[in-house]
Amino acid sequence: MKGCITLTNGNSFAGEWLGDNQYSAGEVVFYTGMTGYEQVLTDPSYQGQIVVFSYPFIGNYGFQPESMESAKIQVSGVIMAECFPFQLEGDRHSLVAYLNEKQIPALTNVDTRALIQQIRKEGSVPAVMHTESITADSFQLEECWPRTAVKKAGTGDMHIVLIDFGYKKSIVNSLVNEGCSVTVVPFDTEMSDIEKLNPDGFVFSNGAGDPMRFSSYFHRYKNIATRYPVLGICLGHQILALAFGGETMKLKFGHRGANHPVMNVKTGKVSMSSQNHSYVVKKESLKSTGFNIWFENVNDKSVEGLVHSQYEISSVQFHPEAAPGPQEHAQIFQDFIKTVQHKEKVRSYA
Ligand SMILES: NC(=O)CC[C@H](N)C(=O)O
Repeated sequence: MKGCITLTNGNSFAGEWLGDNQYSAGEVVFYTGMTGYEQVLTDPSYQGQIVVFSYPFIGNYGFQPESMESAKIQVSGVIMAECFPFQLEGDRHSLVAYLNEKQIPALTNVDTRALIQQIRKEGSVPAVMHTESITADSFQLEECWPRTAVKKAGTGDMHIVLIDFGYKKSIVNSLVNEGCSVTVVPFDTEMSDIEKLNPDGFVFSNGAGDPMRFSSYFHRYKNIATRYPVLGICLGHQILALAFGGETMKLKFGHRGANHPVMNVKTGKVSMSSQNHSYVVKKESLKSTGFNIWFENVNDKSVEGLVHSQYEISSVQFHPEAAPGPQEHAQIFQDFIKTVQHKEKVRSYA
């Protein structure tokens, strides 16, 4: 069956439709990593987005549930240049079969290069995916709110509370691997309930959408961050900056890939990071927040990490848990745990 993706400017890109579900809407974004499609498709930060893979061949190692970053596929749709068409040996699911089972539409044989050039020119815009029989209607993008129940993992002595804005499983795994016990709590958990958990430190998770939509909770998050050691990751990093009076803005087409270079501004050391975000903290808004820049993006000089001058807060715009991508920032978790243990900043990077 033929199908296409139509952007809000009216431009369409045709392809071969995969799946029974014949319509989907979302913000169209592109991912530049060569591998990692299982993690990308299940990362809750991609909720409500249609992901275009720039790597031209997707699905060749199947779809393994143990690689999932959450319990389900989070994207609204998938666009590929070429999709591996066969069933794989053993218990490896085929990507196409898995997407179809979960009712996530996909398009293959799309000129992804032209589509990505269009996104780079016009920015990440809303789009619809539809088959020949269903035309692109006007539509409203749905706002999705993270909704998890309290969850526990690990048995370590150090108790970390993960504030959940749509967390990736690998963040919990990274903390557990560093010897922590982790309690995941919903983003709107009352302070009194959080305190009952007797936390040693907090991690503010990644998540979908504009960080400003959590503004009614900023006072609570600031209260936490002035009293406990905190590590913010991606959306969590943006929220910490906002809670202390900083500002964020949306990039034209965001950073999504596995080889984004970031520089530690103190040491000048450049490292490769895994990224998935549209928003960034505005440098000039940091003046009276008490935050100093820790990392900067090598390509566009945007803010990639912050440390607070007074409180035990550090945060990164990129993903130290990687998944997918380079694992050279595992040290960030180790330093955070040491900070929690010693109740003072430990940062072997700076
Ligand atoms: N991975 C994330 O946490 C993404 C943060 C935010 N939704 C953004 O797009 O910038």
